[in-house]
Amino acid sequence: MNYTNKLENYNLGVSDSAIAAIVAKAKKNSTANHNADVYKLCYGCIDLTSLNVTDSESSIAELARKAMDFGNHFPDIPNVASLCVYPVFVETAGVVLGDSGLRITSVAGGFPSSQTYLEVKMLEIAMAAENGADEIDMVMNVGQMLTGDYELLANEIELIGGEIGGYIVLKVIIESGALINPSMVRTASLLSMMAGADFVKTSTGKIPVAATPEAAVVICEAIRDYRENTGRKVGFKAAGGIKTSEDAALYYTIVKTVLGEEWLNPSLFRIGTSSAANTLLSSITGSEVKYF
Ligand SMILES: O=C[C@H](O)COP(=O)(O)O
Repeated sequence: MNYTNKLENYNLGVSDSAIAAIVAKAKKNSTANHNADVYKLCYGCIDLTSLNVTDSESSIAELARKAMDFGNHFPDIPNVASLCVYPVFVETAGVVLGDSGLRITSVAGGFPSSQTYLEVKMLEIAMAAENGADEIDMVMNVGQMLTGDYELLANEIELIGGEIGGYIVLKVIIESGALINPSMVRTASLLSMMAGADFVKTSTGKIPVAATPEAAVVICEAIRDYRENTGRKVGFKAAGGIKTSEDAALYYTIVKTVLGEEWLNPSLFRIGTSSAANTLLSSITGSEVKYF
């Protein structure tokens, strides 16, 4: 497929001042969303993330047990959308979660750099899927994005999507903090969607610049325009450095502003975070919660 030609269906320019205006408006409007209803919705959209060098079978099993038992402690709050773990822990999480309905996300394909052989990426992703991952978070080849090798990077996403497609959700991480300008963030988002991404995800959380409101606006606008052109709805995942309930409410507000209410559910909106779950629970309940 010729991705460079397909990009010609889109204006790739991004106005910095227009983005800044939308971010400023969202920041202003998000204060009205600092309430328990919004925080509950955000909580239900969380990919509860543990991607640490210290993770072990016992620590991931314990995290999964707590997520499983969540409803007994917080019956009025929707559970998180998924647990997000390294591929080697997918089976461990699956043994605990069973058929509870809690989904398993696996970062895979040479996460977080994506700098390995295509064969290794394919094998790792296939193994994660075989071991029970419901969703795969893969990093696009950022080096190829920066050098303009769009066909190579999009073909890789297409190939991986083809391997797992149909029943596994594919999230493509564009690592927006490594892209040099908003136009590149838009182009990377469009290429990911054209190549088959079910979600565009901002960041790995493993480089200094993670999710930003500006990148979120650019990605959401690309998702909106792609939907207008193709009719296909692609989800948005903000991830990396999201720590507070106010951060979550701001991403909620950006999605609502740019994409509308219909995106505000776990099938189209996710918050990837290793630290905001307790904070959101504290904001919802009104007292300090240290559940995870
Ligand atoms: O994919 C999710 C991110 O790795 C989470 O980043 P975080 O640890 O900064 O919350």
